[in-house]
Amino acid sequence: MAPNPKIKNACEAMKVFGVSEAKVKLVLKDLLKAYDNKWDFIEDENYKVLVDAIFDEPDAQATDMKKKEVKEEAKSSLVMQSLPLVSYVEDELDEEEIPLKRRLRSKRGRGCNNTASLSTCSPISLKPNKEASKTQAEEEDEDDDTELPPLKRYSRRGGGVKGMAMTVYNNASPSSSSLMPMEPEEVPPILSLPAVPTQVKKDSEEGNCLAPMIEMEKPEMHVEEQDKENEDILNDTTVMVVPPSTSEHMVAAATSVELASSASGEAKIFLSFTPVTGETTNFCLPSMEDLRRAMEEKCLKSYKIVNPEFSVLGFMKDLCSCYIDLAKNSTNQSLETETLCDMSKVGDESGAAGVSMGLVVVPECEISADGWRAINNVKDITVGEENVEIPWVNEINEEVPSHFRYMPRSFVFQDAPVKFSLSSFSDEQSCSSSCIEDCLASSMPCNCAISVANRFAYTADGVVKEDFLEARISEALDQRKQVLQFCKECPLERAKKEVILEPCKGHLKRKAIKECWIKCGCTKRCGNRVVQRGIHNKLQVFYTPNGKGWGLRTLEKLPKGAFICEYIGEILTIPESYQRRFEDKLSFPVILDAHWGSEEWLEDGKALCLDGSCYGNIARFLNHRCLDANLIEIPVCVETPDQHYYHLAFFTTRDIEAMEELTWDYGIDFNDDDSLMKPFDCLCGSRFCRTMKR
Ligand SMILES: C[S@@+](CC[C@H](N)C(=O)[O-])C[C@H]1O[C@@H](n2cnc3c(N)ncnc32)[C@H](O)[C@@H]1O
Repeated sequence: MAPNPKIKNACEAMKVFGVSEAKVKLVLKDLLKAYDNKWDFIEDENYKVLVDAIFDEPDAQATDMKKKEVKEEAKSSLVMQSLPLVSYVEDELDEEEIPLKRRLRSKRGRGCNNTASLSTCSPISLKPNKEASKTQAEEEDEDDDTELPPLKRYSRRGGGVKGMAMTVYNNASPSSSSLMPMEPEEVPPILSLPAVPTQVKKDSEEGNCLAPMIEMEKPEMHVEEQDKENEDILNDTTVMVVPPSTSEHMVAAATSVELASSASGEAKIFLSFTPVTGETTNFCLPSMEDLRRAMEEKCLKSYKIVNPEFSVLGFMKDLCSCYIDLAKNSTNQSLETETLCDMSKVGDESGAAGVSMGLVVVPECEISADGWRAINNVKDITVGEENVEIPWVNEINEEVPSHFRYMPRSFVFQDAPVKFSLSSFSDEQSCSSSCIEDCLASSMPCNCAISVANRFAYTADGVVKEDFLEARISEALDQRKQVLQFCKECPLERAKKEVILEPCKGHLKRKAIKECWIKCGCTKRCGNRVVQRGIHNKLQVFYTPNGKGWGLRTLEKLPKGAFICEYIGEILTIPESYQRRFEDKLSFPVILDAHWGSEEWLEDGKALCLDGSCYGNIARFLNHRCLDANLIEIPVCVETPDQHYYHLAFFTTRDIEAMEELTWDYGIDFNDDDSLMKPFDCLCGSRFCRTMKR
């Protein structure tokens, strides 16, 4: 019998896929049966149905086998029914749902890469089978590991502790006497991970240790909700406090932390406290709001990037030490039997405090020595050189600040002839004879009161006087108010080493503030010493979300005229600075030209600038904003009356809100590609942006 041409054509068509005739015929047989011998359906779209049937077959078989395996496994597990693990649920799902669920599971694993990733990110049943939940946790961990190389696990806000409820108990006893290694059976759990409903436990029996207990509840978190939840750490956290029966307790210190897991599948952290012999104190329970703030202060704000040694145990230990500190220090807190406090309501009153909790994930293998140094300085980029700690944070990506050495004062790089000598100040230039403590409080203006028509530039509150500040701001904004001075031969033009020198472009004459100094009779607390007393506001280096790289912001409200910081860097001559430019080295030069053009001839050696790129302070993170910046730079003379070198101090041009980025107008000429400061594509966002005009 001649072969059926339709079968022959089908076999021919499948040949290109390497499918044997026998196989095609086998599948065709089933298809013809299924489609009632209607060849049209089979031939449609180049045998699409046939192709699907041939290639889906092994998958379908495998799925069936997998289903069978899973069912077998399920039967052998006593508690399987109560485990909402994806693999167990699959056999109840439509086939289309399975891949989706798998995706969800791996996504869930990815989202939980922080400290408590193993337990807190797993969907946990009421009474999980230990082995089964371990398997799932391991599985999720594996997912995790395939997504990320060995990590410094810097969690984004909320990370793995999202959606937990926390119950804090205190069973402190006045009879504490020694450090007790606690047996899991003897003390109530401190951290309990299974998702049991949170309940308040009453004071436990008398013990000889102080053991605040924290129980965490982990409701099942759906991946769809995770992003939203990542926005609000602890928002849905409820904290309950059961106070001890008496307020008299031994002073204690958290001394050991142990982790144990019980047969019921609960993980427990036990904290032990040692009493300080002979010392008693009024031990009052802190409110949960105070505790949360103290914890935030201690870790969430300061550990923006979690230290490689970070551990949940350490975290819990911190929590307990905060708890005890607060308890010891509070004398007037009421000891109500139960304080219920919704964490979502206590987060953000401090403005800055609540907003910035972002942590970043940095793959370990990509961190250089400089990166490590930066990470170590996450709590304080000033490495202890300033009065205040200035942390850095990156909520945008995995970058860490590039390496530089922090200096609280400028130093000569090499050639700049700057001398800080006592002899450089004459007696007439200091207030040695007349002043005693605070020159601002004196009825007669002293020798140093030369900043503004024989008056001091600062108010008693330490801000720049309104009239002086306004004059500086309007000079910067309004060209008609600017006095430009022109050099006969400008050091900037000379340094370009071009055959024909361009004429001087002019230098803005700037009025300086004169501060009292060591040679003066007043004290360091004198109101005419602001810049030299250094940074005192809460600031933060942060990664800007709009492409400008790192920036500096304030964590608190600032009044108009407040001193922020000065621009610190290497003191370079202009030729030295241009040399760096020619060599294409990173440099952030700021020219000290407030008095250029006032003398006949300015030597190259005396034309100076500050470069904060390699050695500098936090001012090196200040970004540029055209015209309406919230900071203005004002020259300040402190230890040298030599006009060629002065301090450049930044003051606020208006009241500034917490979390606002601090900016100043670099005065950069975006059209001059040869200028000392390399022009960049300005992203300042100001409606007066000079590059937009260009
Ligand atoms: C003194 S640094 C400021 C800190 C810098 N953003 C960083 O990440 O280290 C100056 C450099 O920051 C960048 N920058 C500052 N202001 C900018 C702006 N308005 N738009 C774009 N980039 C800016 C430019 O690359 C400039 O050379």
